[in-house]
Amino acid sequence: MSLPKPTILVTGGAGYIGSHAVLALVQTGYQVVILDNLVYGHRDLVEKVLQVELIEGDIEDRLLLDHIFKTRKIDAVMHFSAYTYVGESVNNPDKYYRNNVLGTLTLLEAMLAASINKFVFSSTCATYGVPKFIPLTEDHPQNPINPYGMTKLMVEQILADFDLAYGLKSVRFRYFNAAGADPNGLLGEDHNPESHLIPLVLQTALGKRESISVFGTDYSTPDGTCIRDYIHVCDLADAHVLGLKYLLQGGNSEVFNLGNGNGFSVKEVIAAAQEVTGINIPVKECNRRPGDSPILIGSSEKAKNTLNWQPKYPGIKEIVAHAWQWHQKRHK
Ligand SMILES: NC(=O)c1ccc[n+]([C@@H]2O[C@H](COP(=O)([O-])OP(=O)(O)OC[C@H]3O[C@@H](n4cnc5c(N)ncnc54)[C@H](O)[C@@H]3O)[C@@H](O)[C@H]2O)c1
Ligand SMILES: O=c1ccn([C@@H]2O[C@H](COP(=O)(O)OP(=O)(O)O[C@H]3O[C@H](CO)[C@H](O)[C@H](O)[C@H]3O)[C@@H](O)[C@H]2O)c(=O)[nH]1
Repeated sequence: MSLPKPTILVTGGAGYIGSHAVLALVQTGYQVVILDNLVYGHRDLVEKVLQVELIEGDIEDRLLLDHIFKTRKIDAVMHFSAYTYVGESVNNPDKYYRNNVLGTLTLLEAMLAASINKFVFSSTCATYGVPKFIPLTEDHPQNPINPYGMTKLMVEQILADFDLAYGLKSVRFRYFNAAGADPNGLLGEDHNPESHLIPLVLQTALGKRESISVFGTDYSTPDGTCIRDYIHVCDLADAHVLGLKYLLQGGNSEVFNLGNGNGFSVKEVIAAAQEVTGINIPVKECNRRPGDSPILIGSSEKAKNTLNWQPKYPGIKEIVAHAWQWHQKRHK
């Protein structure tokens, strides 16, 4: 007789990275329940593609959380829900501390009350701030330069303290820049408003925008534009499945970077998109955007060694090509 499959509550599972993780979980044989307030998530993708239970609700709703944990046997929680706009977090930090920190605390308290002690958390390389050395390793000092990054650092600290005090085991993933889309074209990035470089470049290629703005050309980088480490969203999803397995097998709390270890400047990303699409993409050079670090590149050796994680799509052109396939379909 086979054992019942573990059931995972995925908060933010109707969003970009969460939906790809849900697909990977389902394909690996887990049962999934999504909790998403649909402020930014997409009901159609959950219903048509993922076909798992969607509870429309908020992580700040303690009564709802208690009800979910009472009426279902949840084995672990994967927590993607958060507000994620760096620029907005500078202008409206209250919104970010409330949702990302208070919301997460409410979720963790409800988990503890229900004796659920396995948690996979979406943290970010934005917790490092301006790098003192490259590539960033997990022991690099964390000095976020925007409230968004600070909310994620605060949750990381809460998780460390909750492990010591209550035995809550967590895997904290510090992602670099998530990009790309499901290679089969089922899912992809559809933020509204969109603020991320690759989808904006592709929307420009599709003629939905007049030009792509380059935020800052005077950084101390070879071409003056910011450098980022782009990681395919399906490689992130695979890492989440491995991190979950690690916790379910009794692993201790750990923190892992998830990136490719390669940096691409804004101008290089635009050039890659021109090559992939075959379209000349108009560029507008603009001032720096507040809260941006000049360069973020991560070492993910720890995740590779501990979780046996191996990115399948490390090339920037492949990442952009998968995103392009999705954008052509979604925005035609
Ligand atoms: N996109 C990136 O490059 C990146 C990089 C590092 C870390 N992250 C983190 O990964 C996670 C997912 O990011 P994403 O790009 O998929 O964002 P997203 O906005 O597409 O997904 C977040 C989802 O959470 C939901 N949500 C927000 N607040 C909620 C609440 N209070 N209750 C219930 N649901 C709520 C939204 O409706 C949305 O579906 C976030 O925690 C983000 O901080 C993203
Ligand atoms: O229209 C645009 C959009 C972005 N950029 C630049 O492109 C780079 C990448 O910007 P994104 O907005 O795509 O990504 P971020 O690096 O700002 O943010 C991403 O990574 C962060 C960690 O650095 C956070 O985790 C955040 O959630 C996630 O969206 C930055 O230098 C940005 O200034 C432009 O030049 N023009």
